[in-house]
Amino acid sequence: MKLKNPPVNSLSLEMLTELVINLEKLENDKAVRGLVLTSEYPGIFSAGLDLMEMCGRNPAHYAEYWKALQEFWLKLYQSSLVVVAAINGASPAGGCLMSLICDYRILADNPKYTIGLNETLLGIVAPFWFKDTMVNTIGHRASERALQLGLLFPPAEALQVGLVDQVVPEDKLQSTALSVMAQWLAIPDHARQLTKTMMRKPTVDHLVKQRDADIQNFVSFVSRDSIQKSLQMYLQKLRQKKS
Ligand SMILES: CCCCCCCCCC/C=C/CC(=O)SCCNC(=O)CCNC(=O)[C@H](O)C(C)(C)COP(=O)(O)OP(=O)(O)OC[C@H]1O[C@@H](n2cnc3c(N)ncnc32)[C@H](O)[C@@H]1OP(=O)(O)O
Repeated sequence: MKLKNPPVNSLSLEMLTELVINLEKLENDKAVRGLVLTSEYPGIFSAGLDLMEMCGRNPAHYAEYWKALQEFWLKLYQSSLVVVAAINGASPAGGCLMSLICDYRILADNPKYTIGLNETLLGIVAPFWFKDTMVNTIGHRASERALQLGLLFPPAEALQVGLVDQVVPEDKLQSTALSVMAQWLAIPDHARQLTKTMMRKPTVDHLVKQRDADIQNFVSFVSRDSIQKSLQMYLQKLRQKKS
């Protein structure tokens, strides 16, 4: 599956909705057992959540957006398919989250392709289920440091901390993803799927129990004037970068 939402594959409401629909289609297709997730645009895997969905909108929109993000996370994290992320570009914040909920992560070796949950750099806080997903991958201490500092890891460091499973030359990314997929598909589906469910259930239950409260938290947090100002300033900085 190639992510295709120009210019930076931000996770807009429309993109999240389409991702969920496409995942459902693939899961309902008995001929499909695995999925390689990559970007149509080498250089950018995903810029994460769409900042435009979080700026200058009304509370109902924020709630709808956050619910769609939760839905996407729940769908992909619990997917019965083997999901391999072939990360062919920068992967900050929600882009990193999307990779973390796959089963295996391969990052192309390019110093510009950084990955991490950098929310604190924007003056926002990674929600508990982002944090849980990261802790499940790299452990508590490394997550605490990465989250507080909003670290974006270049490939060698991402590998060292365990944020990705493999770093390969850019031209070997797709072939590596396919051979990893073959290895995972050699395992009987039912045993692998039940193991995945068992490993991920506590984290899923944590979000499911708190879903409505989490939406309310997001809406009241993002509606604050101070947060709106920070997000606007951040967007402006991104735009000015060019000039
Ligand atoms: C206790 C309280 C708990 C409350 C819980 C609630 C807390 C809320 C948590 C919310 C969680 C958020 C997670 C996120 O994902 S936030 C998004 C974070 N993303 C980023 O910081 C990435 C920003 N982008 C970049 O760094 C770069 O764009 C890039 C991805 C490295 C690509 O760089 P490149 O130079 O190629 O491209 P440009 O920077 O020039 O960008 C091109 C245009 O795209 C626009 N853009 C970029 N990123 C986004 C985005 N995330 N959303 C929307 N638009 C984006 C950029 O402005 C340019 O637009 P322009 O062409 O109009 O100038």
